[in-house]
Amino acid sequence: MLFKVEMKVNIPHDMPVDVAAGIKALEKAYAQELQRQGKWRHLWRVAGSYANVSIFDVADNAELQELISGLPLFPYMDISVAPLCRHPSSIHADDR
Ligand SMILES: O=C(O)CC1=CCC(=O)O1
Repeated sequence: MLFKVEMKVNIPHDMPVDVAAGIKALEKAYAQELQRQGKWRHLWRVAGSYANVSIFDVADNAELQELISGLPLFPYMDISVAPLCRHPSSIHADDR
């Protein structure tokens, strides 16, 4: 199942820089591993903001919840999720 996930990062201003850097490094490793597994299909920065738009390819809602709640930045993000399905005009056979 494909999901569009929007994440807006809100790191508290009083978080020490080294603590924030550590969480961001963990987030990067976590995100890159999920990309290698094919579960995090797209990761795009929203220009001009500390936010991203992502496409996840997971088995079901429960797996999406598990992966998203495991994000090291999860406590510091506003997240919105939308389920996707194939558009009838899409020419891409891998769109599901
Ligand atoms: O910087 C972000 O948009 C938050 C984030 C998600 C995956 C990652 O590496 O950073």
